[in-house]
Parts: sequence; C-alpha cells; structure tokens
Amino acid sequence: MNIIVTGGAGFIGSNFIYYMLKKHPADRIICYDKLTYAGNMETLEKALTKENFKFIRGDIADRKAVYRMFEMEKPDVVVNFAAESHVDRSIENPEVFLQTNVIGTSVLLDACRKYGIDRYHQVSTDEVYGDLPLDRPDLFFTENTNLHTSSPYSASKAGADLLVMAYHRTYNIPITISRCSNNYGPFHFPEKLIPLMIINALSDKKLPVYGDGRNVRDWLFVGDHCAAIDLILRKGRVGEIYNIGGHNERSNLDVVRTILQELGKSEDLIEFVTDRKGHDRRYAIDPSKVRNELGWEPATAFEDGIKETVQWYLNNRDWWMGIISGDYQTYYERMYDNRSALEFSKI
Ligand SMILES: Cc1cn([C@H]2C[C@H](O)[C@@H](COP(=O)(O)OP(=O)(O)O[C@H]3O[C@H](CO)[C@@H](O)[C@H](O)[C@H]3O)O2)c(=O)[nH]c1=O
Repeated sequence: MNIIVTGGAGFIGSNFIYYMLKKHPADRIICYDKLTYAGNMETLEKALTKENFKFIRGDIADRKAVYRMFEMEKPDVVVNFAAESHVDRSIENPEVFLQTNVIGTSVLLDACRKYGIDRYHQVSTDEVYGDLPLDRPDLFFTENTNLHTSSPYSASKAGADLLVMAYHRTYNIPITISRCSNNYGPFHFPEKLIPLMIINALSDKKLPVYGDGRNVRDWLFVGDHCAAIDLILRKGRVGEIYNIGGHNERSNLDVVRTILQELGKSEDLIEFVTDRKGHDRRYAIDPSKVRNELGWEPATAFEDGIKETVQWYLNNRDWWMGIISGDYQTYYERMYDNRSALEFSKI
C-alpha cells in the first residue's frame, strides 16, 4: 500500500510512521508535513534512512501542492494527522486552526474525490464531545455522544469530522474517523502538559498547573493509539467513527505529582496559575466499540508509560533543547508570564 501520512513530523504522526515502518515493512509511507513550529525533521531522522519512506514538505490547505502529491504518489490510503492541535494557542488565535483543520481537511477530501482512494482516515479527538462533570464518574463519551465543543480548536476538529462524514455520504468517499483521548510518549511537543512538566522540573522551573488542577484527562500511550489506527485501517468499517481510550483517567495534579516523583523533585515546584478559558473539566472515553469490533486493547499501563516517557526526555535532551531554545521560548514567556499565580492553600 502507498500510505500518505499528513502531519507526520508532529507527535502522533511521527509515532505512527515509526509504528507502520516496523509493523508493515512492505508498505510505502509518504509523510506530507508543513513543518510548522510543532513539526521537526530531527523527529524523522531514523525514518529518512528507510527506502520505503519519503518526506514531502507541504501544507494540506495548499490545493495545488496536494493535487500534485496525489498525482505523483498515487496513494491507496491517506491518514490525516495534520492539525493545529494546541488548545491554548487556539484561544489566542483561532484563524490558523480553521485554515488548517477545516480547509486543509476539505482539500484532502477533494483530492480523494478527484483521484480516488481506498481509505481516507481522519484522526480526530475526544474534545469534539465537550466535557463531562467531575461528579458523574459513571458517564463516558461514546460514538453517539453529541458534539459539544468548548474551544476554537475542538470546534475546528468537529467541523472537520462533519465534513468527512458529509463527503462519505455525498461522494461515497470510503472514510473512517478515530476520536482519541490525550496521548503521551516520545516526541510530544513541550507545550503540552506532560512534556512541559518534565522539562520544567528538570531545570527546577515552576510547573504551572491551571486552575485547581482537578481537571481530568484520560491518558493513553501514543503507541497504543497508533496500533488502534492501524487496526481501523485494516479491519474498521467504512463510514464509522471509533473512540479510542484506555480508561486511564487522572487529574492534572496527579499526573504532575507522578512526574515529580519519577524525577525525585519537590512538589514545591508546583504553581497554580490562572485557569484556561472555557477549560473542559473531564474527558473519559468508552472504548467498547474499538475493543469489541476490532479486538484492540491498550498494551501500556500508565505507570510504565510515564516511566518510559520521562526516560525518553532524559535521553533525548538534544531534541527538546533545540525546540525550547528557538521561537518556542517567546511563546512560553507570553503564555506563562501573563498567568498569575493563584493561592490554593487547601489543595
Ligand atoms: C499546558 C498546560 C496544560 N494544563 C492542563 C490543561 C488540561 O486540563 C491538561 C492537558 O493539557 P494539554 O496538554 O494542553 O492537552 P489538552 O488541552 O487536554 O488537549 C490534548 O488532548 C486532546 C485529546 O483529548 C487533543 O485533541 C489535543 O490536541 C491535545 O493538545 O493540562 C496545565 O494545567 N498547565 C499547562 O501548562
């Protein structure tokens, strides 16, 4: 199979490329990535040594470039990871989220319509369902939960999902969609909770926890997400949505404390800061469909995955040092200098 992986220089996309190169060496992988601030060629260094891997720099919203790529590469499958993904950035500047996540998706779908495709897979998010209350641990997102978005990011991803479903119904494009919970693991960009906390703790900087730190996320090791997408591509039913999550709900504060413990650092580094606007309280996925239909199970327990992740950041300082010494530093200062410390004496 010729598989185009868009956004393959980012966190989940690059992990997926490595997963596929190992698991299906007979397939050809073409990574199409714009190399925004969150994409990184160092991440793909090992993939670039493989004969069945090719990198093309380009924007999914650039129609001419996308059509040219389809003409050259003749893909059988497209897996769309390309997205602006950071909620805080979408609150600052929604426009680029609409451009990449909505317009970019529509261009890819148009290319599939024009040139034909065996499968278009949209990598989506549990954030399209909005949030669940903390006092109802019995509630979970299923594939039938209504879309109810909170941030410009999640609204743009929900818009893209609706387009994908519409292209399936109107033009009969063979699509699948996956909606996954929070991922963690190697190559996670250090603006996100887990890598940010690891990196700050390593340099004894404050760890900024938004609000009261009780918001809950359902954490999944990135390799388990990749395995689920691979299964959906091979065995999933066309036109279907699959939720992916490992029933691993943790409050942000718990996650941060676990990281501090792993690194042998003091909890005094934690600083509660101004909350994220529209901050979703709890995400929790019901993964029954992907389990029952496709036999998927997460293979990595959080306790092991977080150890492995912390170790990865300790072993790969050059990778993240390169990132935090560039433009990222300006973002970090803007983001965190504007948040004031909160007093939570009883937390
Ligand atoms: C960066 C940062 C985050 N947080 C909080 C906000 C959230 O409750 C939690 C996780 O934040 P983030 O790492 O930004 O991830 P979150 O907003 O949940 O979204 C992630 O997970 C989603 C899937 O649920 C993906 O669709 C998004 O692309 C991905 O960014 O930690 C802090 O308390 N302090 C921080 O400095």
